[in-house]
Amino acid sequence: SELSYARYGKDNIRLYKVDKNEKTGVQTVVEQTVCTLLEGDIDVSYTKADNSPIVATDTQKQTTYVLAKQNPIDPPEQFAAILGEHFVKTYPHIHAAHVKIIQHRWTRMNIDGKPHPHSFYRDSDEIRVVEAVTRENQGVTIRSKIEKLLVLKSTGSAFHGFHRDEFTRLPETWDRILSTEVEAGWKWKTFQNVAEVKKIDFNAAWEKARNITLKTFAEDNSASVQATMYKMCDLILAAVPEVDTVDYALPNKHYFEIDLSWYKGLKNTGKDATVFAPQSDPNGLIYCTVSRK
Ligand SMILES: O=c1[nH]c(=O)c2nn[nH]c2[nH]1
Repeated sequence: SELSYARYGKDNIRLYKVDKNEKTGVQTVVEQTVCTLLEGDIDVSYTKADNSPIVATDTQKQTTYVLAKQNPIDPPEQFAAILGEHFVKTYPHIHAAHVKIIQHRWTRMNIDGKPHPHSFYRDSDEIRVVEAVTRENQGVTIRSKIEKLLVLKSTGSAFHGFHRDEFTRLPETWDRILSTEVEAGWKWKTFQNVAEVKKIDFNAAWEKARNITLKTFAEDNSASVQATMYKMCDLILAAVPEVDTVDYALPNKHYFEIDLSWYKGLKNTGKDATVFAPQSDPNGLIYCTVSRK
């Protein structure tokens, strides 16, 4: 046998950082879950039980905490690039670092109509995700993501004109519920170093991608999940010039009509449908990646 590929590190490094503005008394919090994985001249630790090249996963965890203290951790794209560059530059035998950061939501409370200086709540399971790969002498590639953003519209969605044959039972519809849990990603141009990364407003880009997703979902008179997600990609590419490609993975979370005509002729189908059965499975699953012409 031979070792064909390896990377290793620490997953689920939980990290919280507070910024305290002494002048205003306003405090701001960020919470992340970090994964660092290293590649390099580490084969003998697998094939010869020689641990000498191993930068212990605990060392990677300690490094993450120290660099979080010494550097901003928001935007997560920048912190991921800082971590990656540290590992590749510090250890001559480490040639690549994969850093994944999940940023959790702490939304500032509004109390009596005013933003509270130091209180927050978890307003949904939605997460912001960053996947960065730093490779020695090749810069850093970064993909930013929105995950677990659950949306539903009660109308403004149709699905008709699709292929029909002897296996097709699905009726055409001009008015349906549309619900999905958004997984959106945007891949940045390759950055040569952290200095280049620091020039990008990643938070603005995330805000634009999230707002475009919600606005397009709400306003598009959707002909299908496919058609609506393509419009989202097109608008994000137009809004963020430094992004090379945009991708979506959208489950179609179905809500089925319930025929109640057995009960005294109760009308609850078609235009009379108001009571539906939300389906946990099976679900449609639609992918796309859109790039610049
Ligand atoms: O938007 C949709 N796209 C599809 O491909 C599909 N298939 N069944 N229902 C569907 N809805």
